[in-house]
Amino acid sequence: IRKPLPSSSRASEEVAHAERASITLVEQPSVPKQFHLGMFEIGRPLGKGKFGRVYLVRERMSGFICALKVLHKNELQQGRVEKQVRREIEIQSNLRHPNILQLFGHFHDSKRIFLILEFAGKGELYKHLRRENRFPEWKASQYIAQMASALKYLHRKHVIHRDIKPENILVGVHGEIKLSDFGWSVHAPNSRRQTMCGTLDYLPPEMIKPGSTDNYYNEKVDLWSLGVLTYEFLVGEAPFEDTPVMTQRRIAKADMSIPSFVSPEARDLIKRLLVLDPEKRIPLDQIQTHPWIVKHCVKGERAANREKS
Ligand SMILES: CCc1cccc(CC)c1NC(=O)n1cc2c(c1)/C(=N\C(=O)c1ccc(N3CCN(C)CC3)cc1)N=N2
Repeated sequence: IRKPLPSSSRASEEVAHAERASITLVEQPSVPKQFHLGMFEIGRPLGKGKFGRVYLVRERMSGFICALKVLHKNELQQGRVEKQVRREIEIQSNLRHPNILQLFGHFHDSKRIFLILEFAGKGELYKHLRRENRFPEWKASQYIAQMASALKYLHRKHVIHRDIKPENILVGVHGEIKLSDFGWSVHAPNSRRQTMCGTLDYLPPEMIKPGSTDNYYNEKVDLWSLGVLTYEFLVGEAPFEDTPVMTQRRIAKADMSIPSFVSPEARDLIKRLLVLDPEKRIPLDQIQTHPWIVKHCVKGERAANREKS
């Protein structure tokens, strides 16, 4: 690369510059909608997942900084997840929300599929959670408020995320939540066909019931996962964490205990989300006005100062 890509310290002014430039990348009609690899200067690897790697890149014309996710077609075929990737692209490219990682475009060559994604400057939320062990109530509450806002937007479009967990959440350069990885998202209502792999911790009871095909479920599954996420932010581990068999049993009975250090307001919200009957879970509108959310949601510099403290 001619000029080294910015280190994380200079990344912020690069991001600021690029945010101005971002109009040229995706908004102006003059910019070609079709992208190709030569348009990007490839920077450092940002992370890797089961099916792909992601790199910090700069679009040459506009200087726009973004993240390029590279998926290998043969790996997707082996993992039988091509359909999910197509759905991820179709769903995520139509979403615009400050707490949802934006997909600007995609392209492919003979061997690989490339996703041009928004760059989340502070990385993976689960690494922050592991490092801090658990989040203070004000931080957990602000993250859950942002998640509720993202879910409200998704559900209005009848999109269910279905895979909400710390590993699928990134943090933007200003500390805001960026929900990502729509590989499991679908349009509601739905009954799952593809087998699940990975942790059961976040699955709601209606998705782990033995596979009677008519066990349709709807977007309320994301409310259950939001409850698990709230618990994990405050306690540092998932509420039903156990052996796989025990986890399933405990989920099916909503069998969990909330430690005494969790405030009564937070306990109340968790209990209203981790309800077996999907229809009885607290709706998203009421989450945004829940005392635990309202109590901690401060706008402006007070929140920013608190971030620095
Ligand atoms: C291919 C990787 C993958 C597989 C599966 C699911 C997901 C979504 C989470 C992903 N990631 C993905 O799609 N990603 C899309 C992305 C993206 C990942 C990303 N940023 C980072 O990964 C990142 C990591 C560390 C970082 N630093 C860590 C050290 N700090 C001191 C400074 C900041 C800063 C940014 N921006 N858009």
